[in-house]
Order: sequence, then structure tokens, then C-alpha cells
Amino acid sequence: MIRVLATGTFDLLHPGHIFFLSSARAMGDELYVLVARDSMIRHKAKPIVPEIQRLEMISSLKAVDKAMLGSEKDIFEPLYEIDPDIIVLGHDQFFDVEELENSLRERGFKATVMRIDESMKCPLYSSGRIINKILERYCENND
Ligand SMILES: Cc1cc2nc3c(=O)[nH]c(=O)nc-3n(C[C@H](O)[C@H](O)[C@H](O)COP(=O)(O)O)c2cc1C
Ligand SMILES: Nc1ncnc2c1ncn2[C@@H]1O[C@H](COP(=O)(O)OP(=O)(O)OP(=O)(O)O)[C@@H](O)[C@H]1O
Repeated sequence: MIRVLATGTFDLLHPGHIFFLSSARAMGDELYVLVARDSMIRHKAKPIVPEIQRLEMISSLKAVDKAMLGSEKDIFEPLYEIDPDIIVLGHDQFFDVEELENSLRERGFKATVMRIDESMKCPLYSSGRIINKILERYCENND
């Protein structure tokens, strides 16, 4: 039973997320997803959707066997429970594959790290683009 772990913010869901999670799921027999905590997101703007609602949306997806909120202290903490065989990174996730694998080995984790380089270019293929589109529309309507 190959257990795959994917992670992310998943602010405003879109087909790119579905592509990413379905691709991750196809790499094993079950897919766990760690939803990033509001307090842990420092590499980009705070998400619009609160973590508990982001978790609910991810939990409902067909490709996802189990979704959980990540730790607010140590990103490796949830791995002691999940113990994944494969950790999947998305095309634009900031972790370096080799560095992450070294960090995992230092902590006794066996998981291999793989990146899904492909990205889906649907019209609004990132949460950031959805937000920008809303802002654009708001400005148009209020000019
Ligand atoms: C192995 C691994 C473990 C992670 N554990 C956590 C965690 O416990 N808590 C958390 O808030 N985020 C966790 N993350 C998510 C990262 O903090 C980061 O938000 C995410 O990978 C960035 O994805 P995004 O920019 O696509 O949203 C983890 C990521 C990885 C790769
Ligand atoms: N269009 C896409 N195609 C493939 N993977 C995607 C796409 N959009 C997001 N992902 C992947 O989904 C995971 C979660 O991404 P994230 O929550 O950062 O969404 P996002 O739409 O990229 O948000 P943002 O615009 O804030 O970066 C990441 O691994 C990311 O690479």
C-alpha cells in the first residue's frame, strides 16, 4: 500500500488543484493531504479562506483519502502519524527535492520526494489569479 502525501494552501480551489491532487493520487494507493495552517503561510499573501474551510473543501475531493490541517510548529510533526512513502511537490512549491529528502532522512523518514512539474493552464489556474480577477472586476464596477 503506497501512501502519497501532498501539501498546499488550497485557498480558492480550481482545476489546477484537482490536476495536482489527482496526479499525486495516481502515484500510489492512497493520498493524504496536509492543508497549510493560516499561521504557517509566510511565503505569500495570507489566504482568503480560513484553514478549517480549506480543509473541508480538500476533504471532499474524490482523489483525497484523508486530509488534515498541518502542524503550527513543525512541518515534520504530522509525518510521524502519516508516515508517507512518497511526498509530492507541485510545480511551484518552494521546497528543493534533494534538501527535503535529506531533512527527511535526518529524521528517520523513508519517504521519497517527487515533483509534479506539469501545470494545468486553465483560464484561472491559480488562487492568486482568481483573486486578481475579482479585484479587476471590482475596480471596473467602481470606476
Ligand atoms: C513535507 C511537508 C510537510 C509540511 N507540513 C506542514 C505542516 O505541518 N503545517 C503547515 O502549515 N504546512 C505544512 N507544509 C506546507 C508548507 O508549509 C507550505 O505551505 C506548502 O508546501 C506551500 O504550498 P503552496 O505554496 O503551494 O501553498 C508541509 C509541506 C511539506 C512539503
Ligand atoms: N494550475 C496548476 N497546475 C498544477 N498544479 C497546480 C496548479 N495550481 C496549483 N497547483 C499546485 O497545487 C498545490 C497547492 O497550490 P496552492 O495552494 O499554492 O495554489 P495556487 O493556486 O498555486 O495558489 P497561489 O496562486 O496562491 O500560489 C501546489 O503544489 C501547486 O503547485
